Amino acid sequence: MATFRHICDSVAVITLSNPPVNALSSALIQALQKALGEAIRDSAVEAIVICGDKGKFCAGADIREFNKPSQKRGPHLLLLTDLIESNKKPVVAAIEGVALGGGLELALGCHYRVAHVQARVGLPEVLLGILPAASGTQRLPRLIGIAAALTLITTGKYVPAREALKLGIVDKVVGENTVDEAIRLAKKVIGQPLGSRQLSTLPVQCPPNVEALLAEAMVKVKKQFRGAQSPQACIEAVRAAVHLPYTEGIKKEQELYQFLNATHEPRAQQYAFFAEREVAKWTLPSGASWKTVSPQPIHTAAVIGLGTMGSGIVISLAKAQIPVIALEKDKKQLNIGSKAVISLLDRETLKMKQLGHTEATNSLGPVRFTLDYGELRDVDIVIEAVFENMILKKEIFRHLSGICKPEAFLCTNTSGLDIDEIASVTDRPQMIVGTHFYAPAHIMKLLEVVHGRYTSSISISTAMQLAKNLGKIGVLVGNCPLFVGNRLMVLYLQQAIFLVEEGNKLEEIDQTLENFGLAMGPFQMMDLAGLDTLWGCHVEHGLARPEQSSGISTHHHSSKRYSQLLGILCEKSRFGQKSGQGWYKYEKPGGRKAMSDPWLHNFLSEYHGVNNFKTQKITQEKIIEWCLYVIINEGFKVLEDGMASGPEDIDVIYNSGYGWPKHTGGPMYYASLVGLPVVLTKLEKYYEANPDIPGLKPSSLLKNLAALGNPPLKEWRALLGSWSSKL
Ligand SMILES: CC/C=C\C=C\CC(=O)SCCNC(=O)CCNC(=O)[C@H](O)C(C)(C)COP(=O)(O)OP(=O)(O)OC[C@H]1O[C@@H](n2cnc3c(N)ncnc32)[C@H](O)[C@@H]1OP(=O)(O)O
Repeated sequence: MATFRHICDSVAVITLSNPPVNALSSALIQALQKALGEAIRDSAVEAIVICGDKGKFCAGADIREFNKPSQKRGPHLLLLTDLIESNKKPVVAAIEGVALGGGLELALGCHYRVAHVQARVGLPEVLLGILPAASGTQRLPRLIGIAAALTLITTGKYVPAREALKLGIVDKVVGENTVDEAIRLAKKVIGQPLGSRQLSTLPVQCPPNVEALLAEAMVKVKKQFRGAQSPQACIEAVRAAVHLPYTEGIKKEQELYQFLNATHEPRAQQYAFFAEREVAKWTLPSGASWKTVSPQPIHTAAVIGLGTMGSGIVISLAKAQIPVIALEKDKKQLNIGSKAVISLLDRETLKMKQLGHTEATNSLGPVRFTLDYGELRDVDIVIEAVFENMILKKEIFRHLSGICKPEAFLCTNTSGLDIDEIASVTDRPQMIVGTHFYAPAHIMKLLEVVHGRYTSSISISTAMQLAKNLGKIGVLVGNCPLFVGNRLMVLYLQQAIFLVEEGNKLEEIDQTLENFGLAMGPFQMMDLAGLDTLWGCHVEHGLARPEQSSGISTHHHSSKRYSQLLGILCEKSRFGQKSGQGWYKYEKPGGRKAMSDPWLHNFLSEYHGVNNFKTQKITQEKIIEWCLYVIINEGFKVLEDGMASGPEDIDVIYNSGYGWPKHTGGPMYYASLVGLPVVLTKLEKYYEANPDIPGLKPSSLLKNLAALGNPPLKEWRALLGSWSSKL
């Protein structure tokens, strides 16, 4: 791992080399510093090009080194960017692949930037709980203005080369030979004045409404990243660029970085970053793993059912350039479904065009619509996405067994039905996989890949690879009722409903959990998902009884507490957003803006009286414990049952599928932040007072770990050898 220097006429080429992504480890920075020094001192060298090995410029700081004490991290990149910028020889960055974080900051220190057309640049530090602290918050606004810099720095967005050119981040975009083009440019500018290319010396171009712009950005990030501090610190750093000279701005950038680094957020976000990559490295108890089992190629696919889920899955496949056959059961449904798919395809095409893809129409895979199962004969994979009904799904899979080629994988998009029961009616149970997509399926990143009892390792490998090809994060889970995500979620929603039964305001519960950082409170989430869907799910999984009793709720069954409220609201045609009324009211059916509903409040106070519920008003702190600790507790039970292979899987599921705030790492990481003994004590207390709520009964795994103190999450697995995956 080193940089090397190579003289090409009068130009020195310095190559960053630290596979796989040329991350700036301390060793690499040191080597870069040395090579730069040599090039600057060498009188034969008149210009310098910096590029990255193997078609990747640089993915930024080496995140694995973030926990190293700072004195052991070697020279700071900031000093290097100043050295590059202030030296008299022109320096050109040749950007292939990515220039992210410290990688882009390094390029901003250079006098010119040439990018390959497929390269992406960005400052994603905010997504790691920090800010660009090697001058990114000071140089970028000087280059592209306050508004664009604010967007990039506070979202962490990766910008494709053509957009980067329009913004002025790069000077030239080329289709090939990026390094050669950079060398040509370097030669051309030898001897030219560099003043206007030294970003730190330039004034920041401020629009007259700059304060309003900063205030608007603050409102936006407070909403988008609720409870997280790094986006706000990013804005403060950009504010410093507006008001202070460069060197003072840098001081402020450093101060804000130190402040963030002292919080738990960077560690939590960095854990979440690696957890996302860890879940791709699946292993089965048989020893088969991502390393040993190759996926089968998927050249063609079919999707059955073109409702909301099916349409989204078709788009996902088309975006991955996989030709799809989309099948519906009758003409009417096919007509509705194909219109929905075509309109989504048009929207995706437009988005791609806006991102600078000129061949956008060719970059989506073709979609063919049909009513004829016979057309599915030769596809490599079928994803069934009809509604949650076991009888219907079995009928479809029986049919597919007789039609599809023997090598075809058959997947069911279900949010919790038994995969083994579906597999049992087919001629190829080893090729049946659960693929639980999240709505909207063409946007949401998460895919739960469900391993049934008979599913082969090749089927798992293929489904996990498909997730990757679709740009999703596949997480392998076991075939338990509701799988992992929803198994935890139903208990959480039930806890929230119990609070309402006890006289607490649903708006306050939602607000408290949103302030904690969840993308949406539980009642808004229920309205979005559909109360009828949730009610069906509660009944099916024994969390409620199917029958109603005209508003009077019998709220115990087999000594377990349950709530009939969802069913009662459904009886009153309050299904959530789709009907315009649920826990909230909406401006119209399908409306999005949740408004408090006086009718519901009257109804709830009557319901409370008639049912004689105890009144228990609780504080915000207790709302968080009461609702979130059941998620954590059930997470431990999932691990005990071997339905997920590690806490990282649960955290990734929650971060990417349920709007859990990443700056707390995920529910299991959050438990370790709070302290396992604290979580356990609270659960014990709540369970003692509510022995009719099994979700509060502490898991044995939690008890075992808490008995060891608060061991770091990465040690849980080793500490509890007996806990073994049954995936
Ligand atoms: C030096 C101090 C001064 C300044 C400080 C600046 C702050 C920063 O720069 S923070 C880092 C900012 N950069 C990022 O956030 C980039 C994160 N990486 C990515 O977005 C992606 O990994 C990718 C570079 C776009 C590549 O994506 P893909 O091709 O899908 O591969 P992955 O599976 O994601 O990654 C492959 C492999 O590389 C590891 N990795 C990626 N980035 C880093 C990094 N910055 N540091 C260390 N390691 C990195 C990743 O974990 C994977 O490792 P495996 O072991 O193979 O799982």
